[in-house]
Amino acid sequence: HLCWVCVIAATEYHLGLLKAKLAKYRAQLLEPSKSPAAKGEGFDVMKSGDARVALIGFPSVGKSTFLSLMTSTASEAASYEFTTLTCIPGVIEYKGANIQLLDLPGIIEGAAQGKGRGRQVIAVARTADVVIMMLDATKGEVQRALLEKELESVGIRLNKSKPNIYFKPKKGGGISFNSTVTLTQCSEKLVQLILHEYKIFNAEVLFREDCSPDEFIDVIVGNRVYMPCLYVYNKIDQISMEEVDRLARRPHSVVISCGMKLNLDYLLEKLWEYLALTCIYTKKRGQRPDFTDAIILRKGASVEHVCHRIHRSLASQFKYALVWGTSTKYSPQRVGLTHMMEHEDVIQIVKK
Ligand SMILES: Nc1nc2c(ncn2[C@@H]2O[C@H](COP(=O)(O)OP(=O)(O)OP(=O)(O)O)[C@@H](O)[C@H]2O)c(=O)[nH]1
Ligand SMILES: [K+]
Ligand SMILES: [Mg+2]
Repeated sequence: HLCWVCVIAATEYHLGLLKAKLAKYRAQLLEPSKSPAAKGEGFDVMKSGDARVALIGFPSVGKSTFLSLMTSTASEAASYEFTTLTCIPGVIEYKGANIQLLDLPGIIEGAAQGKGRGRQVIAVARTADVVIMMLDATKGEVQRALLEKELESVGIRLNKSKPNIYFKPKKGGGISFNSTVTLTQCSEKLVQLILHEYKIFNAEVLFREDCSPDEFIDVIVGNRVYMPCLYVYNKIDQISMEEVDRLARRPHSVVISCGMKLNLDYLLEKLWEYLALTCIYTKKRGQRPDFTDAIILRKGASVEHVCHRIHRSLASQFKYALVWGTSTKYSPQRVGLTHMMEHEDVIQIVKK
């Protein structure tokens, strides 16, 4: 007779394998197409400023209207779909930072497979620090789910952190599997089957988190991007108060009206929070720190990054730095070029 544990386990393995196959198929979508027309995918807009934000959304949700409102760049807006056909960069100046905002063509279902300018738009999205997914508040929830699916299918993970799994392919020795937590979604057998599907027969695997098979596959495949995303519901001037209330309470969501300039300040605050930039203050010997002019860096910046920002040749003349703040155990602490800076640290650089 059939044992239920076996039936469930069999289903689990079957699904896990199926997913591994699917992920492999989807990985091919990410490979650059060989046709010359697809060359230069991603609209070739130079990265500039301290951070990059991409506006992703269906046609006519108000992306261009938003760019024109928030930056000094004008992007044509109109009531017909696909008004914007290319990537239009603008700059938001906020708290001393220059944030590059990219207006993009609208995308629709099938974008990842190349519908419209979908592939190019998604290629730009991958290079952003934060995605603003702009939604038409009058259109219901379908658009959000469809776009999430499109981005998901090309390896973009929204508001998720990298699965805490140590994975290292080896030359020999088979598969060594360990976990530091109780696993409810994966087992050693399933992990092995998935690895075999990828023709990996020797590897070290350590789960430090109760991850799903999909998350494990993400780790094996490797080219995923984990990106913060703000869902921005525009045109709230067209919906009921109850509806506004409901949308505003959704996770990672902000409601606005470009038409009536409503809640844009709050959106900027949220965007700043999602960008999570690191502000560093400099200090000269014997003087107080200059809190009026921060150096703005991405997360994970080192003392060397700070040096480069101050002067191109500073790193080569660098002797040591004194740092006050949360990145050090003592304040001040003497550190080298590789020391990792944290938000609101103060630094004094001593030259040779
Ligand atoms: N009622 C209302 N209409 C808005 C609002 N924001 C934008 N619109 C209108 O929505 C239409 C589309 O705006 P666009 O800025 O062109 O939209 P888009 O997302 O850039 O569109 P595509 O470039 O075609 O993808 C225009 O007619 C805008 O005037 C808003 O807050 N409320
Ligand atoms: K439009
Ligand atoms: Mg537009």
